[in-house]
Amino acid sequence: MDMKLLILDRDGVINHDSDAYIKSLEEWIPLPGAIEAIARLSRAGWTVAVATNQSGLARGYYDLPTLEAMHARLRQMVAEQGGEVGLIVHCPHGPDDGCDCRKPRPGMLKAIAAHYGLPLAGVWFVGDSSGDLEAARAVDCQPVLVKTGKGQRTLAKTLPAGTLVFEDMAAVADHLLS
Ligand SMILES: O=P(O)(O)OC[C@@H](O)[C@H]1O[C@@H](OP(=O)(O)O)[C@@H](O)[C@@H](O)[C@@H]1O
Ligand SMILES: [Mg+2]
Ligand SMILES: [Zn+2]
Repeated sequence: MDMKLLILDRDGVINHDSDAYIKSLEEWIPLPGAIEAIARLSRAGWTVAVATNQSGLARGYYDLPTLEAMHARLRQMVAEQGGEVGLIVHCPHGPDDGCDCRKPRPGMLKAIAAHYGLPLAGVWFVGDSSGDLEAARAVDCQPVLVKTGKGQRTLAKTLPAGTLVFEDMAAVADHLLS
């Protein structure tokens, strides 16, 4: 049976986002229901991976140890609910660095699929920004928009064809587990 892979954006999907970036562990605050949703999916056999832009590193707003502390906290909170988080991939670059990993480029999605040896076609990628949805489209993933974080702003724009829209991560989990 094919492994069930779900890929999530981080800021605005798992935790609150800020236009001032999430610059410290104290600023990294899970969104209501998000940790529970990830744990529920994981316990049901889903592999939950994360693909996140972190240009704040290139901008000097925070350093790698701080970023890793946020991801350790995420793993700890999901583990406390009996679940686990899979591979977390981040793009450390700035918008002008021309990398392949910064969304809307799909490099992180490709890296996650390669890590698990799985095809990307149809894999759900849940995000709150247009770049997330465009990255999904670029590699034939299923673009999924949640209304948390920047999701409401994104909803006001034209969405890629076939984008699915949910209130939040809890609603995504409810759908996938129904
Ligand atoms: O949503 P993910 O990919 O997990 O992370 C988004 C963050 O890296 C930051 O991305 C920035 O965009 P620029 O990188 O400055 O274009 C801004 O949108 C910030 O508000 C946001 O916190
Ligand atoms: Mg986001
Ligand atoms: Zn990059």
